[in-house]
Amino acid sequence: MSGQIDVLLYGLGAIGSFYAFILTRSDRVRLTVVARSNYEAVRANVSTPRIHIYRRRWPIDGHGSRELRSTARTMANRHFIRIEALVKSPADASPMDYVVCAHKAIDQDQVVAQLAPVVDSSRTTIVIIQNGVGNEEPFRAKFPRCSILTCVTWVGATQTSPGIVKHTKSEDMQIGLFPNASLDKAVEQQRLDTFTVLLHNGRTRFQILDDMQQQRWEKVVWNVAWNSLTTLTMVDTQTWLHSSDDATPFTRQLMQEVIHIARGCGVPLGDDLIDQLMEKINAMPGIGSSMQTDCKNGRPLEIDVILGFPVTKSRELGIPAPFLETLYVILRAVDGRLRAAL
Ligand SMILES: NC(=O)C1=CN([C@@H]2O[C@H](COP(=O)(O)OP(=O)(O)OC[C@H]3O[C@@H](n4cnc5c(N)ncnc54)[C@H](OP(=O)(O)O)[C@@H]3O)[C@@H](O)[C@H]2O)C=CC1
Ligand SMILES: CC(C)(CO)C(=O)C(=O)O
Repeated sequence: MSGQIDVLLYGLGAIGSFYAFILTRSDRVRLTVVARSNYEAVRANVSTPRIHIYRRRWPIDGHGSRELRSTARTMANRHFIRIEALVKSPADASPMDYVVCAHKAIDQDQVVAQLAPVVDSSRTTIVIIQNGVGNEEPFRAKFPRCSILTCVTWVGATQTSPGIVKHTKSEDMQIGLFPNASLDKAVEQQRLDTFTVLLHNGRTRFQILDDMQQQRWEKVVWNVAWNSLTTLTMVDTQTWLHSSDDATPFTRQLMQEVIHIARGCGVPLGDDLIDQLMEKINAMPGIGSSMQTDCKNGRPLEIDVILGFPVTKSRELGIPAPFLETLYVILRAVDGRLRAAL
């Protein structure tokens, strides 16, 4: 693939906009975006549809914790994303080389079906940038002849108003294949290589991994804890951890349950991950989470891929997970309330 690369960005929220910005730093990328609630705001940005992105620089290790320092600094980091075509639905676009999915992993089966018009099995690679585990399965079921690149991102970002995205904390991504046994390995590798060249040209921090399931489960241990607890308490991570002497042991036990389930699924997470994740969170100021943001904004929660898939596996495998089950059941009620109010 030496010429133009057609990329569709599906899910033009905080993370989608961030990676749209990274990808369009390569001249070869011809970017089509599907916008829903922010369609008018993106279109209204003068003659060229564009999104503003306020980007935080993370020069050290990608896991820093400083907030934006000043308005002046923020303005200096203001960028626009070059968009070739803005559409309301995949039905308004043609097949792409890459379909980058950064939408919320909610009702994933129905969403995946909507992508059919932009997928040509002989050419299209799907790139999933979402939290959770089991996210790839509906894509593989619907598009069995496509390559899938699966990604974990540690970028913290929020769409503060339609078409305005703030990159608030950290910058790092792990990416790798979700291997497709029915495809030639060399073809899959070349699709991965082409995409990672775009990330490299976009000057973002990332690592290519052979076993992304290890990484996805590690991140889900983090998200099960912090996304659930910050959503149910509506406090930040440090406020939670200092709320009582029981908060830290509770969180560690919760993480331990998810680690046991991962191991049951053949993903060899070590118990030392708990110390690593506790160290990482304690090196940061108190943070919220994308799930807390969704809850505050009255949007459905990503409970299926963050808690539901691990709970299903724990039941199938007979691995006890009482803390996880409790949070899952309560969050389903919260999610039900949010959905009922839509
Ligand atoms: N924000 C963060 O800091 C981080 C987020 N993540 C993960 O990245 C992914 C994207 O999150 P984020 O960018 O924060 O989310 P946002 O809420 O900012 O954006 C989500 C985007 O997806 C669209 N969308 C939501 N539901 C659907 C659906 N059912 N079908 C099609 N499009 C949909 C939204 O459109 P509309 O506005 O019209 O609803 C919006 O454009 C999630 O999996 C999240 O967990 C991972 C790390 C950090
Ligand atoms: C930004 C980060 C890493 C914070 O936990 C996240 O994954 C989320 O909010 O979902």
